[in-house]
Amino acid sequence: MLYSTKTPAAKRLALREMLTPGAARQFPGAFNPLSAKLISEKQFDGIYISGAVLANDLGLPDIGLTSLTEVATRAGQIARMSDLPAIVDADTGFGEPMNVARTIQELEYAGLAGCHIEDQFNPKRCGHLDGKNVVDTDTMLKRIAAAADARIDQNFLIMARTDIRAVEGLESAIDRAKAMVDAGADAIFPEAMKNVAEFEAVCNAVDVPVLANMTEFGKSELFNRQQLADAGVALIIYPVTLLRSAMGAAERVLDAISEDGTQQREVDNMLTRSRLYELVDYEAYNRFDTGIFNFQVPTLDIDSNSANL
Ligand SMILES: C[C@](O)(C(=O)O)[C@H](CC(=O)O)C(=O)O
Ligand SMILES: [Mg+2]
Repeated sequence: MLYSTKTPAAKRLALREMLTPGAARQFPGAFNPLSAKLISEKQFDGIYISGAVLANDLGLPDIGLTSLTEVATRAGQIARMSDLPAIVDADTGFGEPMNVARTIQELEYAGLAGCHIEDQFNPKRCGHLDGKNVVDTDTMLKRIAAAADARIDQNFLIMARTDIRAVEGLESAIDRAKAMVDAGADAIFPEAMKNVAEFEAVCNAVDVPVLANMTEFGKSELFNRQQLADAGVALIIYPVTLLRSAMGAAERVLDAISEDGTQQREVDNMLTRSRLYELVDYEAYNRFDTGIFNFQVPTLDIDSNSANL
């Protein structure tokens, strides 16, 4: 009932322990708290909270328009729904190093297990689009050092993302990854790798966990878990997959209603009422109420003029 009973500290520890090289832990992206429940029920390793999804959910493009407050609030609502550790996309950290420091503490207090901070310029772009740009190494290292210094719980995972691969090539990505680890990054997110060999090269170059972003319609092919495990990847995200699937289904049912005058042809694809109730644990709330309101209604003894209470 209600939320996770596991503390953020326990989730952070669990995250640290699961991220070994080649473990290829799978973190699907939750687009709302309910989908985080579904991910937990399906026994995935953790929850990813995508910046693109949070922006798109507000009807906005993923170009750094969302605020720290919006991201921390929504990510907290998603994270508390699950016993699994949740990692959130903190974009460029929402400003200068001092803002990055505040970002880390806000996300810790929101119950997240970790976040990633990237080296893009503002306004940022999706990592799989052309025309993005990155800040110089020194600026990025200041972001990471500020993040690492600001953290209260040493197990809160600070992952550094570099988008430099698409701008300057793999060698620069590896150099930057190493420098970011030296500056205090606990894990590396090399964005827009072209093939498995590139993931493997990054994994071999650093001795911290490496993430693979398996976003659809992007620059990386959709490698499977085994391929990424063999390359040494510790963590795989599927950031926008559930939002894309849910919105695809929504579009199909809207077309059915307008074309057929009824949603009938799509009903079999829907989550049933009972399955939805099961997901929100309706039964547990009923049991709770029954436990509280289990008294008998008192009878009134009108003749003696005294209530039999
Ligand atoms: C991982 C990512 O940063 C996100 O916000 O989910 C995006 C995903 C996407 O746009 O497909 C990214 O820049 O790769
Ligand atoms: Mg993002």
